[in-house]
Amino acid sequence: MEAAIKIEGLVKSYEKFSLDHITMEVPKGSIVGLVGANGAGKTTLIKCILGIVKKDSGEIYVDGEKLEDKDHNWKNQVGMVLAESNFHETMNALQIGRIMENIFGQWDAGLYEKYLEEFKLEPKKLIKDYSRGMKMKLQIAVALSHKAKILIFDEATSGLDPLVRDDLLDILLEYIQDEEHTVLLSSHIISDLEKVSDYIAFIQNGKLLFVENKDDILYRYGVGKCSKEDYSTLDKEGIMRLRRGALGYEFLIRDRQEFMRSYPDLVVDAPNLEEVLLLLEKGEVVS
Ligand SMILES: Nc1ncnc2c1ncn2[C@@H]1O[C@H](COP(=O)(O)OP(=O)(O)OP(=O)(O)O)[C@@H](O)[C@H]1O
Repeated sequence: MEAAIKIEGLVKSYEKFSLDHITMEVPKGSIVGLVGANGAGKTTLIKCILGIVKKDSGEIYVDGEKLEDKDHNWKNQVGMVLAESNFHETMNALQIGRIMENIFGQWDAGLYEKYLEEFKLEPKKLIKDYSRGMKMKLQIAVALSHKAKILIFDEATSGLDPLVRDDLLDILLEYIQDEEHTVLLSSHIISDLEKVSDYIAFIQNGKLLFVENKDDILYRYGVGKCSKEDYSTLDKEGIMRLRRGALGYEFLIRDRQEFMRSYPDLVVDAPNLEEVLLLLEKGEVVS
């Protein structure tokens, strides 16, 4: 599978934090959801990919070409939404649109207008009078209006109301229908990522735990529940994480089908993505 973004052994260290040898690919034509707790390193990774933050070592390829070798306006191919908006507070959306028209050769003014309307953004209202969600929507409208080949959204859905979030997810799903388009999206709203992602990349303390096909994750893992006594009799090889509760034990199972064959009388649920990630993040490591 061709990679829109390829990362090899990426290291970026701050005084108290390191992105630790991240190696992963974002396949062309897919949506990759980036997850991890606060401070795990998602924004740092995204900023390294965008060249906003300078990496210490490792390689990043976008569209098959090393970041260092790209011509200076390569980012025109990328629609980006970052947590902090950089728009001039004393401008309005119409003026922003005119500036973007000069920056992006492929700017689509009609599409931008359509998104302003869809996102209910008043074109003449000053940015300083926008709410946080409105500023986010403006960034998204810009990112979607210059025919970018890759969208990189950092926490873009978090300030949005559920209806707009849902619309945005539909827009992203439509965007990748053309198999040349790719999306890398970080979010704490796991249900959003579950809805749209083809792959999930999970970062913990600067390390990449896995990049896996979302359907495989949902099909393969299981969550078992039983008493402390019953748990003590189980073979721990197939169990990845454990949470001990007052009412019993809950554990993440590596292969749900196999486990159910071995223990047909135990309660084993098919978890959603959030349950899997929570157990991976907060459970005791078993095997
Ligand atoms: N410029 C910087 N100088 C020093 N430390 C930094 C800098 N930028 C980020 N960090 C540290 O790097 C770590 C990772 O931060 P990052 O913003 O990448 O995490 P994140 O996964 O995006 O978190 P969140 O979900 O809270 O947005 C944090 O411990 C943060 O304090």
